[in-house]
Amino acid sequence: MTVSDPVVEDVVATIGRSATEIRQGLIGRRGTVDGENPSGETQAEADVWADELLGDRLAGIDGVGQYASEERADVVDCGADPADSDAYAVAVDPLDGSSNLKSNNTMGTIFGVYDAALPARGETLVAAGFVLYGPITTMLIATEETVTEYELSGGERTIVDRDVTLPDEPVVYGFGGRVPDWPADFREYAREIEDELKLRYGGALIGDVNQVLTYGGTFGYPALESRPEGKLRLQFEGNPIGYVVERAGGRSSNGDRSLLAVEPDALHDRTPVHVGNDELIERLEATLE
Ligand SMILES: O=P(O)(O)OC[C@H]1O[C@](O)(COP(=O)(O)O)[C@@H](O)[C@@H]1O
Ligand SMILES: [Mg+2]
Ligand SMILES: [Mg+2]
Repeated sequence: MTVSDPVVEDVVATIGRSATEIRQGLIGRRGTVDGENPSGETQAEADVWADELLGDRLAGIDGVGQYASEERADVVDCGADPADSDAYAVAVDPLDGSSNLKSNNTMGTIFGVYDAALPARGETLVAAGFVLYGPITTMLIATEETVTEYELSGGERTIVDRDVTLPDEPVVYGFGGRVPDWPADFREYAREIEDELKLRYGGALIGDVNQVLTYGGTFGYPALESRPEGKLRLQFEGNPIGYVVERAGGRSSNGDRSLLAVEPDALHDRTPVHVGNDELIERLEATLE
């Protein structure tokens, strides 16, 4: 990774150190709380706890002007103005795929460092990435220059891949939502993909996208008949994941254009999310036209 900016380096180092603690703190926090998050979803005890932990740590960094999370309604102002050249806004999905806590399956933490006040276009990201709580805790950090994969242990980051690149030959796919709820044009595209690739769907965006980054292929959570705006959140999920996949040599799309080009209306906006090899995303956009 070449994050030359000390604030961005501090943000990613803080998330890396916190991740070991978050993973450990999942024990005993697999239940749900009474409240709902701003997207109207049931919150796990661990969602609320991880958000508080990350909020406390990230908001305390000099140069972090805003902290925002999938789990809180409003942006937290932390002093600096993200419009200033040396200040940033950090948006996180503290636990992505937290419904997998119940079945003890993969989950993650997603982050995006925006050089703009939130909500912002993904084109203003200067770094983004995720921690994956798999059998091994790994962290992917994408910057303008490259995507680097680390293993995390005891708060230390060890590089395992200096240049994460999407393999040329697609192998796996995963699509969210129920098939009868998919619009007819997406169903047509999905039928083709099912014939060509192998299904891998684990119910956590991070785990599913990491399979695509590892083997090549595509992940999609499409617009649904019942929810044309899709399920995933642009600021906390779509933009950071789109940034990672694009920097790794692939493409992202909301069905029409790069996720990074989507203009947000509100902090918790949802969006259809598609990422993967160029050719597959091009075909998707052509089918949905
Ligand atoms: O349960 P479904 O409909 O397959 O949805 C799975 C999707 O929802 C999510 O769990 C939503 O993220 P959160 O757990 O952060 O709310 C994604 O990680 C995943 O891709
Ligand atoms: Mg999520
Ligand atoms: Mg979440």
